Amino acid sequence: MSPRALVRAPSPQLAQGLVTHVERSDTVDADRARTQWEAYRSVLGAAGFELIEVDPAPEHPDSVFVEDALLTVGDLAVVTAPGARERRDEVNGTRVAAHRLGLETVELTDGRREEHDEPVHLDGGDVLTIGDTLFVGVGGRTTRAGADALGRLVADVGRRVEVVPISRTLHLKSQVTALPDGTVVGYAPLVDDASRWPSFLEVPEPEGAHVVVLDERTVLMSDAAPRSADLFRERGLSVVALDVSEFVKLEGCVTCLSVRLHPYD
Ligand SMILES: CN(C)C(=N)NCCC[C@H](N)C(=O)O
Repeated sequence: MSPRALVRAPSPQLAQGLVTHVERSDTVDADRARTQWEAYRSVLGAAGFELIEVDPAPEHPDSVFVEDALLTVGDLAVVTAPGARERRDEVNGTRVAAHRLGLETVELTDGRREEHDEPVHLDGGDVLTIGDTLFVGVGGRTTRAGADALGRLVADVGRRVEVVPISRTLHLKSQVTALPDGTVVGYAPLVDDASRWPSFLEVPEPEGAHVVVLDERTVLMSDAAPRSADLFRERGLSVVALDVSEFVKLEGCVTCLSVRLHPYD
């Protein structure tokens, strides 16, 4: 079966999306964002992904960052519990999409609070999967209680959660992602603790930290990191580079724009 990817069209209100660690830009162009998103879709399609569209949510400026609202672990779909109040209703659409796909769908939270009376929050952007381990960034949008709740859900399907404290970026995957062989890549000034990764490759540009694995030999990344792309090519990888500048202005990156259902994520 070919890999599948969920995507969600950008809202015309994208410019009103949240920003936390970057200055708000007054140059976000929703039409340009739409063109960039269509190019992103085309790359996934050309790479063999079957594209599944989550119903658009124009009333939610950040809904294009669909990765935060649904997580898949094998055939299990986890409806997330976004840490930002403004983004919580985005899961209504991703839940419907997961059901339509016929995935076993579980909810991360039913509103219960966990130990220490901490709310259960988890954004998909905080979950980096390498092999059987889900590394979960805690300290930004995701709470420790959210990571623990995810750990309980995925234990049933043979996966484990490892908590990664973060403070320098919005999400864990804003600071690190992984190449097909599991090497973690990151831009050192934005990585909280590079030494915690057994295999870490420092990249020379912030956007070089974000890759989407298209297959065992190919990664998708921003075209704003040409020197990082060269590093990946030196390791034998093919690179597809795209302009995602409008999403970067809202603290997004290539990973946030899809939920991939394949063995690499
Ligand atoms: C890995 N990353 C960065 C993500 N998965 N999501 C980005 C969300 C950006 C949005 N403006 C927000 O602040 O929520």
